[in-house]
Amino acid sequence: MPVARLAINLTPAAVPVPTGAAVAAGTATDLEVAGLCKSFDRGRQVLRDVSLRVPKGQAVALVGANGTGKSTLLRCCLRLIEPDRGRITLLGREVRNLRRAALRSLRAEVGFVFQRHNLVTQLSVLSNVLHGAQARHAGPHVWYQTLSPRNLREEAMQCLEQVGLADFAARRADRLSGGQSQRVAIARTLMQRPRLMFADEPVASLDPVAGEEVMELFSDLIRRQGLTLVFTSHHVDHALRFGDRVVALRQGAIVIDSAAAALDAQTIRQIYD
Ligand SMILES: Nc1ncnc2c1ncn2[C@@H]1O[C@H](COP(=O)(O)OP(=O)(O)OP(=O)(O)O)[C@@H](O)[C@H]1O
Repeated sequence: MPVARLAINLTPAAVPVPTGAAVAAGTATDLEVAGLCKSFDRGRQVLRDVSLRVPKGQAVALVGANGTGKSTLLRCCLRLIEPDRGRITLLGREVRNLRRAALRSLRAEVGFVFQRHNLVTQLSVLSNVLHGAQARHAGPHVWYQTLSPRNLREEAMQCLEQVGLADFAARRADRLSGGQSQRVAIARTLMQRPRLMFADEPVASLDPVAGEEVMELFSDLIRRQGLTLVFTSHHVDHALRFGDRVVALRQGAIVIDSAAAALDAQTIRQIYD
């Protein structure tokens, strides 16, 4: 029996608002995935014929049970994982055709926020944020607070202000709470001046209150800058509140693709049955 028809009738054709149709003609596309397939060891298929078009400025929430392929999809889009089949066009470039240098330059235009913030803990908050500019500026020391050019330091301070942590610039990164660390990671990503953002369970390691605050801040920053966002989440309410659109994966296939406003939590929860 096809996966999408198991317990619920959530085939792509059955969704309330097919977003492909809802996208206004002429809207620029930031990400387009067509027929993407990926298998890992022993031929186990993790992504099955995934197709998705994300217009500029849209926030897409990617939901699905553990192991349904959400992270794999994001990683394939940047070729951090090599897809087996399918086409990926990211910011106008055919990702699978890019050579190493071109791929590196494309990755620099995409901010990626992970569940784990991966700050350099023995460095200051400001140095960590400066790190985000590394892809734009040659030279190994650009991210050392004392060696970086003044304009970069000012920009990093502005990024810290945007996440409400300007007063923490001189503090060592290992003296921050989990929520503060994730804010610094977001500031570092802003320093990259990304054109598009991926976020893989950005608040999964935070307590509910900190998670809520960070997600609200993140979503607000993304919207104010008009950035496109694709984020994964296990919080159904976050998907509905912070996504313009919800895409649900089940066993590697898209089973819901709908405007968030046309969905309710109960419909989404069915994919976890
Ligand atoms: N590099 C890899 N090698 C082998 N198997 C992998 C690899 N990466 C992911 N997988 C497998 O692919 C499947 C999908 O993993 P993925 O991390 O994409 O799921 P997910 O939907 O993001 O899950 P979660 O919600 O738990 O983060 C899992 O079964 C996982 O074990």
